[in-house]
Amino acid sequence: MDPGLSTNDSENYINGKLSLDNPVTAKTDIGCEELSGIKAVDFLGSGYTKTVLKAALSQGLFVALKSVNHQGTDMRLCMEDFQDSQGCLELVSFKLRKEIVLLRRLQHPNIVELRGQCQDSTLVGGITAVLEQGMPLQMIQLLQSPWEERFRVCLGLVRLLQYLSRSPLGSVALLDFQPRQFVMVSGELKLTDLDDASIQEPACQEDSDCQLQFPLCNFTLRCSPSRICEGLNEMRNLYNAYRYFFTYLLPHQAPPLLKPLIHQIMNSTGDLKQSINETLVAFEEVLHMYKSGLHLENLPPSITRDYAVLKGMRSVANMEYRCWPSYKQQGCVLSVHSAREAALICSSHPQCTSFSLSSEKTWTGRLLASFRSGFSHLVPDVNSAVYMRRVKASGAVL
Ligand SMILES: Nc1ncnc2c1ncn2[C@@H]1O[C@H](COP(=O)(O)OP(=O)(O)OP(=O)(O)O)[C@@H](O)[C@H]1O
Repeated sequence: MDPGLSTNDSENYINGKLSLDNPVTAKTDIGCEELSGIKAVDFLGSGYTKTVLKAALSQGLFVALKSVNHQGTDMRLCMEDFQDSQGCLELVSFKLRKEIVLLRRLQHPNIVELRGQCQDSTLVGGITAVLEQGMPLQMIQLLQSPWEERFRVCLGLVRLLQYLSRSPLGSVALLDFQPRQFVMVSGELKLTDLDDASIQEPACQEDSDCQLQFPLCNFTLRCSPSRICEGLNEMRNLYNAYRYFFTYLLPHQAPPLLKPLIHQIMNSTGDLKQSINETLVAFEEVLHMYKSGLHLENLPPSITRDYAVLKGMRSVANMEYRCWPSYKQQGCVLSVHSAREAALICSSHPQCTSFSLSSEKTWTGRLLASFRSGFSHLVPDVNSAVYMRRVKASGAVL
């Protein structure tokens, strides 16, 4: 767990809600009337074109309000050229309008939800998009999170790119593909910046017209008989996903028996050898193996024999120790498929003398296990079981 997260964040994380779940059911079709009742406003982020504020509507519903960034680069450059503030606002707000149109047409669990809009009639171009609220993506925080959470982000991205490759608008390319175009909502990656999306695939005469250029490598795609660089948008997105997300998030600390599959995914996306459909199949296979514990088949069943089990009990006044990457900042909480996997982990930590399993689960359905170096007593808890490492006659733990 990221040491920078607060206890509340940690708890939300474990419940599969790393960011801010709205306290009431999401409301769509929010308009100017609802926005006039805004209670508190925080800054969430800004870029060249837009600025995003957090607002609490009545009933404690939080939303993100996106509007033109008056101090942004787009406005500044326009003002330098035309010195016309109303005209520039109108021009720049065109990008936000495009984004709203795209958000209406492109709906997917990994695209931020448009909850409404408000066109302020007193101001030309003064349009506000009302969006589901997330947390700006922080790569450093993600890099410190458990592999399971990092895999979730990559899987969400692949599912999104598969949808974009066959969207109702055709194959959509994200021309400005960067981590900052995404936010996190309840542990799930969501695309928020769509103003640079393109649904055109370039026309071509020959294959050499279908070049994809990246700083470290180039790819040449086929010019189709209909004289279109077919699949160029899909491949552009996939390679960007590889270079901005997979390389950082996927291989590091992957479960050992899933490493060959992950390695294959890295190779095929890094060389653009597979389509997004094939990539998604590979990701879903990893997910299936991970969820079902198939990658743990070789664990010796006897490993739990070194532990005495107390079902229906929970330990209190615990002596916690820290491990990495833990789901809780104070202590060692890791996801496991079974008591057997937890026993294997405990036996590999010199400080560990016991662990407990409760009904808390991660997004994949794996159990959360708390590892400890001791505790003072036990209390009844039907949802919990405590496993204590047996002590050898010599006094050493097994
Ligand atoms: N729904 C949201 N919830 C929380 N934060 C958000 C949301 N949407 C956007 N943000 C934050 O606001 C920032 C600016 O939004 P956006 O990327 O749409 O603006 P932009 O001007 O197009 O940015 P850029 O210059 O990077 O293209 C994002 O980087 C993100 O951190």
